[in-house]
Amino acid sequence: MILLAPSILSADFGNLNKDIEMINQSEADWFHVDIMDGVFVPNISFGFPILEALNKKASKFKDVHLMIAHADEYIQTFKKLGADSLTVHYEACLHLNRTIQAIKSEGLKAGVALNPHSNIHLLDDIIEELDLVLIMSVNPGFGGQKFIENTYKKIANTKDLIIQKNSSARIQVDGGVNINNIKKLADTGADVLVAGSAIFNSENPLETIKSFKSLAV
Ligand SMILES: O=C(CO)[C@@H](O)[C@H](O)COP(=O)(O)O
Ligand SMILES: [Co+2]
Repeated sequence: MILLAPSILSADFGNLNKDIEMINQSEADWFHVDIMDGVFVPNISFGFPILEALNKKASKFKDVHLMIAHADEYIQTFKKLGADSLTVHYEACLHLNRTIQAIKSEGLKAGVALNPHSNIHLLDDIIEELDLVLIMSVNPGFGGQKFIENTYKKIANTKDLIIQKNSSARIQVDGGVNINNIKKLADTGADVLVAGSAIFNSENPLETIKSFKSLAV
């Protein structure tokens, strides 16, 4: 089954409970939560108070995408605030194996994200440890950007690597996912699709989620 994870980065923060409730009621599978620190990426999104508010209302799996430096320092806090999985960036972690072990030792699912320029074979020696490989299909930092076409090739290469290494990691694609590319992404081998602006900027987010789910099977 292909999972759909709406990114709350594009939600209405003046009316967050309404958007959380919409996702709770929808056919979406996960909440995707983008944490940006203004250091690793040139943008600051939101921090712990928003996560705390989300945790009170959200009834689905919370998939936290960390676009931050020094992720290790915050693992326990993210767990306390209800994160179910933590995904760190390859490019932001000097001691990636240690970081992944620390996430797993808290009982959380662990993922690694790769920027568009980073080759999947950077994960050769860690993919067996991972629950998730997040392929960025835009440069991280902002919602609403254009999908990078090279992503299809990268998904296929990731799939090959997962099979070769006998890894159980899921392949997640994040950035620029929309009604025009969601089927091809699913057909190419993506297991989890993140979508922010395509859902929240649509006229009827509930219906958009429904059609995304029916296209990505
Ligand atoms: O991690 C990120 C951006 O860095 C994403 O999760 C975005 O939030 C996706 O937004 P859209 O490209 O779907 O609008
Ligand atoms: Co993200």
